[in-house]
Amino acid sequence: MTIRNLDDLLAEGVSGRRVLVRADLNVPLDKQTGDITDDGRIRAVLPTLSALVQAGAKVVVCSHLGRPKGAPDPQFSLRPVAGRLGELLGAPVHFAEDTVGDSARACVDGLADGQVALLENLRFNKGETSKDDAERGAFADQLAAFGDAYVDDAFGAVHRKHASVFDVPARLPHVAGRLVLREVEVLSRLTGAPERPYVVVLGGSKVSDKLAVIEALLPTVDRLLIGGGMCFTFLKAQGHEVGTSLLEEEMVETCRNLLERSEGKIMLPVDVVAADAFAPDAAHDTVRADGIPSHRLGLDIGPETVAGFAAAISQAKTIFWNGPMGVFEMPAFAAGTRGVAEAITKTDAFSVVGGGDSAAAVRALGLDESSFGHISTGGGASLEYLEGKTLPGIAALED
Ligand SMILES: Nc1ncnc2c1ncn2[C@@H]1O[C@H](COP(=O)(O)OP(=O)(O)O)[C@@H](O)[C@H]1O
Ligand SMILES: O=C(OP(=O)(O)O)[C@H](O)COP(=O)(O)O
Repeated sequence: MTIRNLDDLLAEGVSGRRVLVRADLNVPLDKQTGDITDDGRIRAVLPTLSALVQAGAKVVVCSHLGRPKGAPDPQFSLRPVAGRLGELLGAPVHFAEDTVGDSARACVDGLADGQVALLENLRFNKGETSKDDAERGAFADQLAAFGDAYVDDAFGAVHRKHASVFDVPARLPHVAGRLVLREVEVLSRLTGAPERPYVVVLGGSKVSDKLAVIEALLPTVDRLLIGGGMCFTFLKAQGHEVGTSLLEEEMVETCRNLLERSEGKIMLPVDVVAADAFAPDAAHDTVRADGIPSHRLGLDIGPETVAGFAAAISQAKTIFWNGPMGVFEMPAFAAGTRGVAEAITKTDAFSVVGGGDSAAAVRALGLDESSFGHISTGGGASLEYLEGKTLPGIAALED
């Protein structure tokens, strides 16, 4: 099995050809203003886009943003992203107000060599995420009509069996973009023979997404540190009350099972910052992890936990971190994420940070990105890669 990459496509010559690029421009937006709060994912795709522009391709970029339900929804429009992408590329980006309709066709047809268009959110169309092969295929036909070749540079979405990721490459000559190639190269260092101790730190809010990963990683890792929104389902499994914290009740049994089989590798918080409400100015205190008051919710790991996690991290030779330790977007609940991130930067271990929000946290907290070995643009994608799963978007690129 081989995967061709962007250099192979460039060597064939792309001048005047329409190149459809699947990017992951799913950037965080400010809930009030709609402004882009972190443009890391836009920057990450620039090497691929710039190379195509310089080679004179007509570049048609497509992406999802958030999780709209298969119909247009203005709060998930990619329009602001087109503006930012244009600034970063130093040339205007033509924005199509639909994904495959009249506006999109006119936009693509109007491109001169070396120009870039961005289509509206792929997920405004049911066919993008449909489980029905025919429905996805019909949408993929429409998308594929906009390209003479296809580049997948959406590492953050390669674990999704979606039309733009899985079905379009079956319809066009296809290659991996620079970002996808680099991500896979780096992550393969963790699946081979990682230098030990190998410490994995997990947090964030997508609890059920990450439980399968824990299961898969347990035999491989030396230590698994769990914080963020997901720790409460584990604390509950240990028999503790968690107040109104994020909880996936139906996963408690699975967590109990994992804890029983973990041979002591799993470290959970011993203290948490518990607040009255999910709000930046909510009253809050540090409480024992087994003593969260019933009316409060845990929004960060506590200082004793940070110290324990930092001690485990300091021993590591290889580190993978996915998911913030708390609601780092609110300064009152950012200390846990900062503490863990700083502990990682102080080691000489090979460290990989995975996940849109984790990468955003590193930047938002003003940490030096170069102190990490690699900052991945994909959270779920990097986790599924480490799990050893077949990733639909990668499989679709193989010849
Ligand atoms: N204790 C918590 N309660 C609720 N949400 C949390 C908690 N800790 C972290 N989060 C939230 O988790 C989100 C990131 O989760 P996730 O998407 O799983 O991470 P990533 O994108 O890095 O994979 C952040 O927006 C953060 O505010
Ligand atoms: O943000 C993303 O994933 P991540 O939060 O796991 O890094 C990707 O854009 C995929 O989005 P999705 O999880 O809605 O398919």
